[in-house]
Amino acid sequence: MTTLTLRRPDDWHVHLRDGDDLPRTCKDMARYMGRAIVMPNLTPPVTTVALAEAYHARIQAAMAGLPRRFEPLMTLYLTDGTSSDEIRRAAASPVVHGVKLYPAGATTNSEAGVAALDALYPVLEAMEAADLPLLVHGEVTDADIDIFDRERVFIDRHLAPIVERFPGLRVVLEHITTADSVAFVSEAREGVAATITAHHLLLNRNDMLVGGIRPHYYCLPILKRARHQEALRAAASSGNPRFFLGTDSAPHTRTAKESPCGCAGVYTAHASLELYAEVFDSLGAIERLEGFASLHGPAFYRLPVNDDTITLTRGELAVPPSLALGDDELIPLRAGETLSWQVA
Ligand SMILES: NC(=O)N[C@@H](CC(=O)O)C(=O)O
Ligand SMILES: [Zn+2]
Ligand SMILES: [Zn+2]
Repeated sequence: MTTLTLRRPDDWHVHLRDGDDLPRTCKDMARYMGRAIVMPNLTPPVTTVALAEAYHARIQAAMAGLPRRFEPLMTLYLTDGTSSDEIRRAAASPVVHGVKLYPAGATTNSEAGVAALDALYPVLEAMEAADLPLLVHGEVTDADIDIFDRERVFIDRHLAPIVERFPGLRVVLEHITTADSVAFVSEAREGVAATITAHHLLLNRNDMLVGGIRPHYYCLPILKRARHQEALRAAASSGNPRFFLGTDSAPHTRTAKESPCGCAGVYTAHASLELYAEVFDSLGAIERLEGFASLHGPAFYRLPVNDDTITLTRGELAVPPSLALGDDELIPLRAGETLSWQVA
């Protein structure tokens, strides 16, 4: 197959950042994404509907000069201080589509995240009642839990109890990285889904660590062993509607990544669909890409599918060695290399 036409896709997990970064991130999204679930881990975090609406307006302003727009779907950042009233306001807001749980200290800009999850059960109850999805960075932060086990332990200690206790709460386990998460989501009750990134499908921890350390592959949850990568590839290409596209494209400056204490995040928005196409093609499942990229997400979020299409063609797409980010630069995934699919 040399061309593939599919419904316009959406990105169900992305970091657009703010300020001077928005022109870069919005331009890359607007190339072909219809909508994007926009993560709230700014500094300070997007903890209220008022902050989400203001952020939404800044994104709209950054898109003003672009040839086409995409629709930002906003999220609230859950803290120990989030109130049930704020949840009800969020559910009533046309711009807010979910609430994001970051365990405090789990990832980039998660310091204001949740320290005591049990104490937030009334807030989760309000989300269940208002039918507002919970989006989860699923890793424990306990010092005695190995970083490669943090996702699996989070499921056992926190996610499984929440899913059971709030049977009507829709939950997305974001950017899954393990066979354990694939199994949990596949077998869970209705209303439980997961996003999968392109980089977790393309890479495993050997790619990051063998023959030298590659800071641009460092992200959270961290890349796992090949067995887990295989489970993710199987899930994404299975046609199971519980799994859908979420790039977790997360820009950081080159300086912040290439550092003695480099920060977590991989940038893929410059070529996300082309990267996913490579994976699906290599699995002989390119015809399943449309479900994963364009149909399963809207079904979960109860939104219509996009009403137009895009066409992917086989052909060489050169990725620049670096991209401008504000007055700095970032190194995108596959920088300086050639991809084998492009959007026409
Ligand atoms: N995934 C990452 O490694 N980083 C994300 C945060 C996140 O999604 O956990 C970021 O904001 O940089
Ligand atoms: Zn995360
Ligand atoms: Zn993320």
